[in-house]
Amino acid sequence: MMDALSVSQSASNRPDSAPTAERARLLVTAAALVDADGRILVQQRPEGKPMAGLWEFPGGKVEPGETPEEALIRELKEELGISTHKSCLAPVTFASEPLGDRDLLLLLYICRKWTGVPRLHHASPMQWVRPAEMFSLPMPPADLPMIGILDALV
Ligand SMILES: Nc1nc2c([nH]c(=O)n2[C@@H]2O[C@H](COP(=O)(O)OP(=O)(O)OP(=O)(O)O)[C@@H](O)[C@H]2O)c(=O)[nH]1
Repeated sequence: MMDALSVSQSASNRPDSAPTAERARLLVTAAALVDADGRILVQQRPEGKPMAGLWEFPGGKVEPGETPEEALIRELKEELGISTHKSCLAPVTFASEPLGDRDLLLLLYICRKWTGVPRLHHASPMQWVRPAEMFSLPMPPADLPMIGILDALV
């Protein structure tokens, strides 16, 4: 019987199989910050950036040499001025989605404990919303399957 591995090996060994172009991977970490009321912070992507106007979770790219948690702690500090710790970041889910000419891998953590009051350093709007309210917010395609998971969890 053929398992998944032998199927992919036999496909790539086919003499007529065309070489596939390498696509760069974009590793991004984001946080669902949950307040005492069960609401989650979302921020609007600023004008001039791809997907401007869509609402997303705070976070950003993992830089070389960083763990996803280190990157997320850094981004939360830089973007919102709040501090948290690895032990306060629980992995929730991930999304794998083409993004332009790259493949986005988005890791979502839930965080209920931080110090400081989240304030966006750039002028874009942010809001605290219940997970069910996110279903009617315009969000990036990668985020959409995450809403139901948060709705069941928070
Ligand atoms: N932070 C965050 N990024 C997301 C989410 N969903 C999603 O598709 N992304 C994508 O993941 C990438 C995050 O990288 P980033 O925040 O460092 O990059 P950026 O495009 O905002 O700006 P930059 O390249 O100028 O830093 C963006 O392409 C963004 O569109 C999300 O919920 N949160």
